[in-house]
Amino acid sequence: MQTLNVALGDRAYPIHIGRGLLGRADLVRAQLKTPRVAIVTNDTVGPLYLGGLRAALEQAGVSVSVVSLPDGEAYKTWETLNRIFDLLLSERCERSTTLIALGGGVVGDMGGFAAACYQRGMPFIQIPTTLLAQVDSSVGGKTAINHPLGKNMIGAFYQPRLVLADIDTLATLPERELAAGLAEVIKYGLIRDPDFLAWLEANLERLRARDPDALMYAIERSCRNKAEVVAADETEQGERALLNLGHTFGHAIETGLGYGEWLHGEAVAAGTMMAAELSRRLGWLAADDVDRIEALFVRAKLPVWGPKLGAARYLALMAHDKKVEAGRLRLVLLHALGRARVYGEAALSEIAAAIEARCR
Ligand SMILES: NC(=O)c1ccc[n+]([C@@H]2O[C@H](COP(=O)([O-])OP(=O)(O)OC[C@H]3O[C@@H](n4cnc5c(N)ncnc54)[C@H](O)[C@@H]3O)[C@@H](O)[C@H]2O)c1
Ligand SMILES: O=C(O)C(=O)C[C@@H](O)[C@H](O)[C@H](O)COP(=O)(O)O
Ligand SMILES: [Zn+2]
Repeated sequence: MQTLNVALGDRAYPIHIGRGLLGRADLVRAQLKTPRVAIVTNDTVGPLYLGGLRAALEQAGVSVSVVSLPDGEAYKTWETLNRIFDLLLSERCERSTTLIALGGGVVGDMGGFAAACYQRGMPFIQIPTTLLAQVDSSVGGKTAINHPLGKNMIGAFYQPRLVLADIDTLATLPERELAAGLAEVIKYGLIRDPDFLAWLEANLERLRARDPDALMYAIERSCRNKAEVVAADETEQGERALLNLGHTFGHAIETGLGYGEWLHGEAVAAGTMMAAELSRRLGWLAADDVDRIEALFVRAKLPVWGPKLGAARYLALMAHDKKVEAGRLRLVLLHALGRARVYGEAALSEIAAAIEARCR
């Protein structure tokens, strides 16, 4: 097991990454205020992993309540969120009860938001079971639900007390979901870690084959990158926005197509190609750099072209982006491979041209 720390003062928390961690009730127990948890999972992950976690916790003297949500991005809504509150209230969960999110990023984002709201805040633990959730969504405290007009529009910053990433759970993850997780892994290389980018170029097939050593290394290095950024800028006043590479375009794809048709990681990959194309048009990236990013995404089995929604529709959707200031789009672009910046001066016509150039 490897342990990292998210250095947030008196709200600092550990990220444990390793094998067999779902059975390590001691790690969870150590973080509980009272021996009582409410587990939020979904109808796919529950049948796979809830039994083992629940048995280990109960054996450690922890009483467990459970709610299983319908599976999918389309259910990241108010209605589904209410099902968590229904459980918490009907089971008389207290402010000291700990909410555990067991699942991918959808369960984690909704579970975290419920924890932030219930009785104005209850302790929260992330047990991520997708690659994407293990490298990104379980760390850093962004929690949210979607709105038909925009992705993650209603939410809160609310940090977990513990992240427990058991890489054994990745054995059952569908190929397409593994690829979606790789999009966020590659993101860290592109925005701030060129050595990791080179490692990914050399080891991508090992990750696709789920080599445990390669997965451990990539998850640990991704979490290290994310923990550093979050510790420096918890609420995205500056540097944290770089974690949004590809997301302004990508969220437009997800919202424009109706949540769930494209996976989040797929939309981020196509969106990153749009950001790279715009960076090339601004003279920051060479055509070879753009080709290098594209080649890595192709090897990861990720889309490198966006859907043809029309640039006007993309721009209308992108106007809801959370980084917009005084009505102006601020995009995360690449100055070089491994170096990102936020840029608010691109002309709309130039952004539109980059979008059109990357749609098929
Ligand atoms: N909070 C953040 O910082 C942050 C970061 C990145 C993404 N996100 C959000 O995370 C969500 C995407 O997360 P995701 O990619 O994990 O999607 P997801 O939560 O929908 O999970 C993907 C699919 O895999 C299934 N699944 C989960 N674990 C499994 C396992 N071990 N074996 C088999 N199937 C399993 C799920 O039931 C689901 O069908 C999006 O809503 C995105 O906006 C949030
Ligand atoms: O943690 C962050 O900060 C991120 O931006 C990580 C992203 O991968 C993630 O998809 C996040 O939810 C997007 O944030 P949003 O603020 O644009 O909704
Ligand atoms: Zn993301």
